Amino acid sequence: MTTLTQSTTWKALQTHSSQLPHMRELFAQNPQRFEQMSVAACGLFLDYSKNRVNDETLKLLFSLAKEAKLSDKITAMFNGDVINNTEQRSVLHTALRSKSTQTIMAEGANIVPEIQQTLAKMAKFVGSVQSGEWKGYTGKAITDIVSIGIGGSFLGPKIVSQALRPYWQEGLNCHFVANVDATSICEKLKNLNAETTLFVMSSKSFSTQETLTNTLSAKDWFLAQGAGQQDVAKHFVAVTSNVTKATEFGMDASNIFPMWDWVGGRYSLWSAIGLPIALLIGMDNFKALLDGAHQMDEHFSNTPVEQNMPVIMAMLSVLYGNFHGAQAHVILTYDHYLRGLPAYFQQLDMESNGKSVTLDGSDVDYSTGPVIWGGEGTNGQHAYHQLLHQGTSLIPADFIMPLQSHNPLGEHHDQLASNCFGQTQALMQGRTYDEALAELSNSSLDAAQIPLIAKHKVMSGNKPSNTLLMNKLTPTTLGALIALYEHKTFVQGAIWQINSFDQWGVELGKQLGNDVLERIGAKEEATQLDSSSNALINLYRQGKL
Ligand SMILES: O=P(O)(O)OC[C@H]1O[C@](O)(CO)[C@@H](O)[C@@H]1O
Repeated sequence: MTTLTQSTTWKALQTHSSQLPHMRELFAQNPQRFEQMSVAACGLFLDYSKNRVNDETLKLLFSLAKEAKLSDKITAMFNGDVINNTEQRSVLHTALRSKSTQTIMAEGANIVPEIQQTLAKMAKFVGSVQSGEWKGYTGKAITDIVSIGIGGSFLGPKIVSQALRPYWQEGLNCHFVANVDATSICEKLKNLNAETTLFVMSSKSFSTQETLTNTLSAKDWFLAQGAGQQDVAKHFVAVTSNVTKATEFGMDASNIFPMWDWVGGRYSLWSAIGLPIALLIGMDNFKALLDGAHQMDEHFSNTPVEQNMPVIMAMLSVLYGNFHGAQAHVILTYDHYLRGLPAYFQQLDMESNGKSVTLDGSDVDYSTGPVIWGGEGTNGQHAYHQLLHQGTSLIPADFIMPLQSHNPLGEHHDQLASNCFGQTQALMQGRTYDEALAELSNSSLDAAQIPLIAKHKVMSGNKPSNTLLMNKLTPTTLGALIALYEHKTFVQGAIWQINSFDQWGVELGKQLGNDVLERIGAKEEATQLDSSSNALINLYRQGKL
């Protein structure tokens, strides 16, 4: 048993959360519920009133946060303490969006000047590509960027670029390649002109198989189009913390944008990993994105837990995961530009908090990170929302919507908003048997059928959701939104006493994948592994069933 599950507050939450009335009743009891359970910060507005909480629940959740010494842990992260204890690293993605006047120490040195230098290098490069001053090998300006990377070195640039589509420079396009499946890169390259294409290779470690293979294939393609080795520097740049490896690989030293060990892959879009974003939206907008995140950093580090947006969201997730048995959390974006955000938050949360041992190596005896999934509304309403409403799993939901659309058109946005709010209402209130019977009483159904159909129309309700609003999706509000979820993830990790910043779980698969690759290429058939793995490798070697 861990001390966490033995604590008085934990036990009080167990008892309390099983005794709380239905949310319908909670709303009926307290007309001020919305005012009391909503908070605004950094251009975002959070309505968390449709959750299974009352004042007592919140009090207990905030006590749990205080007992976890959350405020000390936040300070330690912002101060650059080595909180990633298994990799002996500081965790300083927040420094990437700090003010140039700040002093932030990592490993005994102030890291702000090198962050600023890298931003200046990015600004120069972005300016020259956007203005057309940067020329390809035949003297033409760049029209297409191919961003090659995977994990955080892919999802950050891709999802943020997609979200900020209205801010793209006219005449520039971007394509994202992550998967080692050749189809991905081949399909992208089919429609590109080598003379006007710029490849941005993003890999913090510069050792990720998929990214190295895709970059080599991109280079082969580039040379096969008629370009020479001497032209590579005009068309290939790299972002990495391993400058030595990148140089050895053949990247021109002046085309390498640095990042650092103290930036985790899934927290790296704020570094030069964000270069494809900056190339598309320009440096001013990129800085606005950083500024939005910085505003959220300030809010997170300076606001009491009771009004602290990331803390509130994190503690609600702790409530459902640890006291109501929820094993999943759904992110529903009511904005087409934000359609990729669930995938981004999926890596952020699941790679961070998918852990089973505490910082000191003890096994946890409580649930940690849930399965994060989601999609864009209203599409999901005609698909998986059925399970949210009537399925047997409890899946708390976050609804995210800007109040103003970048594409105001007729009644579209009113319909979108009404669906968004209607869903949260339906999840919360549900429909009782009597209500279903009453609805059916005037229908043309056979009277004998009505009780059965009414039973199928019952929705238990009491399904929790948060609604997150912003005026408009801008670089600043997007920066704040992403930082909100980063900090939410951090708080959950702090409660669970896990290391949210390593990812050892992905290593074994990589290691065994390399071993299998050797066996695929070996002279003899595979015989040394388990019967399934041997047979699959040998089938693959035969190339047919
Ligand atoms: O940027 P890199 O070093 O190529 O790593 C890519 C991704 O791989 C991971 O390390 C997991 O395999 C992620 O954390 C990271 O975002």
